Amino acid sequence: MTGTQQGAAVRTVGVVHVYRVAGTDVAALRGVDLAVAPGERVALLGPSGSGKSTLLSVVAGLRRPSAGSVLVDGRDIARYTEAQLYGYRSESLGLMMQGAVSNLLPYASPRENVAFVGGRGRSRGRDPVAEEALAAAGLADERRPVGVLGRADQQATALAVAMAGSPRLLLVDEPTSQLDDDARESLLDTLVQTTTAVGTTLLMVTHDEQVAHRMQRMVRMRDGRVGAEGQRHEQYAVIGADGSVQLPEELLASWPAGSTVSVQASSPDEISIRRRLPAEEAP
Ligand SMILES: Nc1ncnc2c1ncn2[C@@H]1O[C@H](COP(=O)(O)OP(=O)(O)OP(=O)(O)O)[C@@H](O)[C@H]1O
Repeated sequence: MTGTQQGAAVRTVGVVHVYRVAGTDVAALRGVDLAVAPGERVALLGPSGSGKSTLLSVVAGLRRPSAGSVLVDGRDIARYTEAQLYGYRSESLGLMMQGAVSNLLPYASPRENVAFVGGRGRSRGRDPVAEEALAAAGLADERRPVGVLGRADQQATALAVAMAGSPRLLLVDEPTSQLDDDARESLLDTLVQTTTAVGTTLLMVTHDEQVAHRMQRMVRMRDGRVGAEGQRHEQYAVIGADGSVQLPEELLASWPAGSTVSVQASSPDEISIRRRLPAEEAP
């Protein structure tokens, strides 16, 4: 495999998504601003319900955002027609969403799955990237149908299918859930190796900090927004388009919503935030 192509550049600007369920609105995304460079590997972390999967499906063109732009290589896929979205998904995108295994053909071998399901419509014959992913997982000569294989082999097959045709952007949702430690590391090795070789941009949703550490950057979502980002132990809060900054998670209980604070700028690069205690409030 060689890194012959460039990954996609992804940029979301003020992305809002509202689900309407039985007359009730649920705002899953409340203004997501995120930029991912070509070939970058980014983990999306955050508590359950923070909007990670919704963001991934919006970038995949599977859901249209209620507002905002989703720029892939500078083109706003939120404004695409259905035909353009189909072209985007089949030409540029690799998807390994939750339940990806259920999209495999259970009666076909891993390689047959790559041939039938993968390929982005343009690969003919054996796909070198998918072959490499199968080989890395020890599945190159596996003749048994996917349906009888273990979870780790099924996930590895789903990854090979997603990488077939060398996608410029790979979107992955919780790829290592239900895997033991060895299987998890092996899948991540394959994921990093194949995306690096191809130059694919990778956006991965995970709950698992250990898994996130295998990416180059970690982006933390909270309450439908990007709250913080960084690498490993270095985390930076991200200022929203409206100037808001999310508190560190551990302060949330002692600084509840509605608390009032004094914000003092001690220099252009430094501010201090002090909570106003109940005793200081006017009677
Ligand atoms: N299909 C849907 N219909 C209605 N509401 C939804 C739907 N999918 C998600 N939601 C709601 O949108 C919000 C964000 O959900 P989402 O699944 O994107 O979060 P998440 O961070 O991926 O959570 P998890 O880690 O549990 O998968 C939640 O309040 C969720 O209940």
